[in-house]
Amino acid sequence: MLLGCIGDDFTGSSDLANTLAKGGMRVTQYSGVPGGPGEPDVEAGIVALKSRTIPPAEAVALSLKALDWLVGQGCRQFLFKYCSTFDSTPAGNIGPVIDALMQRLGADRTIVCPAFPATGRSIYQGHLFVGDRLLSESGMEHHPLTPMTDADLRRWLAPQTKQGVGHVAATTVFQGGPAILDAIDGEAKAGRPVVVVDAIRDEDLLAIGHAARDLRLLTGGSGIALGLPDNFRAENLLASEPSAWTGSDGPAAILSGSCSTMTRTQVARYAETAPALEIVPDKVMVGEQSPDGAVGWALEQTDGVPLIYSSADPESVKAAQQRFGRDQLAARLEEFFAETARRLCAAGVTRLVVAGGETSGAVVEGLGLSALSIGPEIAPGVPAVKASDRPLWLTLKSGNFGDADFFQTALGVLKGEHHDG
Ligand SMILES: Nc1ncnc2c1ncn2[C@@H]1O[C@H](COP(=O)(O)OP(=O)(O)OP(=O)(O)O)[C@@H](O)[C@H]1O
Ligand SMILES: O=C(O)[C@@H](O)C(=O)CO
Repeated sequence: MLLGCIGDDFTGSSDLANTLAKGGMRVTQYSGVPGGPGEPDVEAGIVALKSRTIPPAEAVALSLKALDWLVGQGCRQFLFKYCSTFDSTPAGNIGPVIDALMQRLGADRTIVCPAFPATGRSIYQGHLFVGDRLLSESGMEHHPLTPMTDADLRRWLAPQTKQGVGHVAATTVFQGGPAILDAIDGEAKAGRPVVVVDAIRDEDLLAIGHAARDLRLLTGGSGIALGLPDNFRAENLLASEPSAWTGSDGPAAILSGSCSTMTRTQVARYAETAPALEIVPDKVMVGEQSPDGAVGWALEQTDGVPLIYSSADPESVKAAQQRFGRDQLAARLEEFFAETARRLCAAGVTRLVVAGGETSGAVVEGLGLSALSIGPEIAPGVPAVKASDRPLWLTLKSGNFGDADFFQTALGVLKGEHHDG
């Protein structure tokens, strides 16, 4: 294993896996820290954690455990993947995890770069934008767990880390690798070793990635990995053929616990022409709706792939959270989807489309999938994946990724149909 990655959620990890696989690396995504060694032909290993919103001390402990495992696999470079909208609070978990990883690796500098231009996330003068809006005016300021009320990444990160936060501006990034390296060096020497680097376009990320060839630790969104496969290829370290991937046209189902705007559009579009069952918090909480009932309904559908969704608008979500408690409700719904997935697979389903980071984590853990191999891209940031130990093809979609027809497209790609992005 050459590149060792730690992802703070499951969909984000598959986003990173997608970038590295597209770059020609053999990638495996692990669910949590594996108990034994990885397969010998893996070039980039990604340990997916559910550590984005857990208490900082727990996130640090889990991330260090993942790092130790990756070091044990022989990795020479490490990447900490967080969300391209920098989801965190003044307490963490991005800063504390960066500090701990740097300390354990003896790294005296690192890059902070959540840019992902293909999905509209860019960094200019240290500020993160979503499309043409500052992060703090993009809707992310209302996020239920990590409200992002300041787009200045330097200011947002400062209380999270014990180290100085530096900055490399776009004008320097545009000058290319040597200028970027010099600037990072200058920041580190000035006592600001955690360096936010501007990136607006993929070519900026490529230049940063190439410049980071000898950096022990990088941190960012999936975009920061764009240039890394070239570095390993230049040293003849990559297999000439990426591993083969084939789809399956077995029975399928779609599960959506994501309430993000894009997922709700996707649910509405899909439900226009295919069978869809809404899961309602009030009914779940009193046992009126159960995984058993939902799976029974799904297996009866003969006119299209069934969609089971709890996706709802922000007002309904808020009202349900007030009635049942945010965490209790989330836990019940996540367990609902995990159990539904277990029963669907037991009944013969081999293709699963899952929407939502937390929901995906619950489903993958609930199914006990220890490792995923990475297939073709369905939409920017969303690959098709396959369980390594059984005939199960999946996709794990982040809330705001994909276009309105994502579910239909995903079912096709999991089947092995070619799709042109
Ligand atoms: N109708 C609902 N009312 C309240 N909570 C819900 C409802 N439906 C789902 N949830 C919960 O909301 C959370 C949605 O988070 P999830 O990470 O799955 O989606 P997301 O936030 O859109 O995705 P991402 O993190 O990838 O952007 C889950 O914990 C889920 O159980
Ligand atoms: O970086 C992103 O935006 C995604 O991979 C993600 O982490 C969403 O949860």
